[in-house]
Amino acid sequence: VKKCSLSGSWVNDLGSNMTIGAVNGDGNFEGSYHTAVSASPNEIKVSPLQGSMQRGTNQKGQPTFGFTVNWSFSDSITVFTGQCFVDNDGKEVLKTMWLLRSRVESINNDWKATRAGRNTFIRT
Ligand SMILES: CN1C(=O)N(C)[C@H]2CS[C@@H](CCCCC(=O)O)[C@H]21
Repeated sequence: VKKCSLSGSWVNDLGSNMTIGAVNGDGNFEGSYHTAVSASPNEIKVSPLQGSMQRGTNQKGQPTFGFTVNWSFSDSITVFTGQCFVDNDGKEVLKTMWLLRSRVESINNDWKATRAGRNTFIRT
C-alpha cells in the first residue's frame, strides 16, 4: 500500500537539502534546511525547521504537512505547506507551496516583502 514518510533527507530543484527527524506522537517534527541559493547577501548557514503533519487513518499514507524555516543568516522566514505523495513510479515526493517573508525597513515597503512559490522535493 502507498506510504510516504516525511522523516529523512530531501533535495529540491534549487539544490536545497532538508533533513527531517522523527515525527512525534502529536505529528510534530524538527529538522534542518540547507539552501544553495538565497536573496540575502549574507553567508548561507544551515537553518532550523519545525513543523507538523496530519496523522490519522484518513491520510491514506500520503499526509499533508506544514513547516517553518527560521533562516539563521537573514531577516526572513519561510513557511511551507504541502503533501507527501508516492508518485506513479513508486518514488516519494513532497509537493509544496511556500511564502518567504523578508523584513523590510518601513510599512511602505510591506507590499514587496512576501515572495511565493511552488517547490518539489525528492529523497536524496
Ligand atoms: C532556496 N529556496 C528554496 O529551497 N525554496 C523552496 C525557496 C523558498 S525559501 C528560499 C530561500 C530563502 C533563503 C533566505 C533568504 O533568502 O531570505 C528558496
